[in-house]
Amino acid sequence: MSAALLQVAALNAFYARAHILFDVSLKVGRGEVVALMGRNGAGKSTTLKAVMGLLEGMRGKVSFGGRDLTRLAPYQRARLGLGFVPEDRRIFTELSVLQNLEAGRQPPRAGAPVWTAQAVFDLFPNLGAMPERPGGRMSGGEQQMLTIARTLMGNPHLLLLDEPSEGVAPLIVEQMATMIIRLKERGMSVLLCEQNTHFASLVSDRAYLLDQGRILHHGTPQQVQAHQQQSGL
Ligand SMILES: Nc1ncnc2c1ncn2[C@@H]1O[C@H](COP(=O)(O)OP(=O)(O)OP(=O)(O)O)[C@@H](O)[C@H]1O
Repeated sequence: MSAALLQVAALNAFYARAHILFDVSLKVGRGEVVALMGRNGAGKSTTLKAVMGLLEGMRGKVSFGGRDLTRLAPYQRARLGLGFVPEDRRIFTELSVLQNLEAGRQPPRAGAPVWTAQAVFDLFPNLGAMPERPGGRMSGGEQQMLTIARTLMGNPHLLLLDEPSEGVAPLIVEQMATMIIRLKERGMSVLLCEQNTHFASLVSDRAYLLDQGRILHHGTPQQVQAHQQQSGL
């Protein structure tokens, strides 16, 4: 594997007094696409939130590009080049597609792909066909694409993608898969949560299987899927 861009070691996370993640350790190499797999409630979204620093009272260590993030606030992690796309689509419904993209623009980062509106339109032709459309008048799948596109405009080193295939039409799921493969071709590193095992095996290099807040297995997406089926998860 290439040098680790993100390294998570013995992460424990809590919601109030509920202990949710237990000693989660994982890595994402530069240019790698890594999937977090596991059923509903396994702790996939919580892992991404913990990496972003969005939870109180975590234990463990998160390093990014060799830098310890443990004490940094979410906005500081974002400035270092972590781009988080949460499960709920957070677009500005009153603003057009282009204005939404402009709202996400940040200066280029050394070593990370540089994104312009045109480059994201090449990646998401649907968005390119409706630059003036207000966000509130787009389909759920288009809004999902716009959320990802806006995060790319921040020129992140690593994209944290929560369930890109969830709740969108099959055609859009296919486009999402193509988009992730093209992101990888551009050198992006991606950590995504995915319950859709077919989707995960299409797009990712490696996968981790989470269950009840613990990593049960890791390997190629196919190995993880086989383990998942054998253990009935
Ligand atoms: N805000 C919250 N407060 C309390 N418990 C929560 C909260 N969010 C999630 N949980 C609990 O934490 C556990 C892990 O949830 P998480 O959302 O990380 O799972 P997931 O694998 O991403 O599944 P899903 O696809 O359903 O989001 C679940 O038991 C869930 O009920």
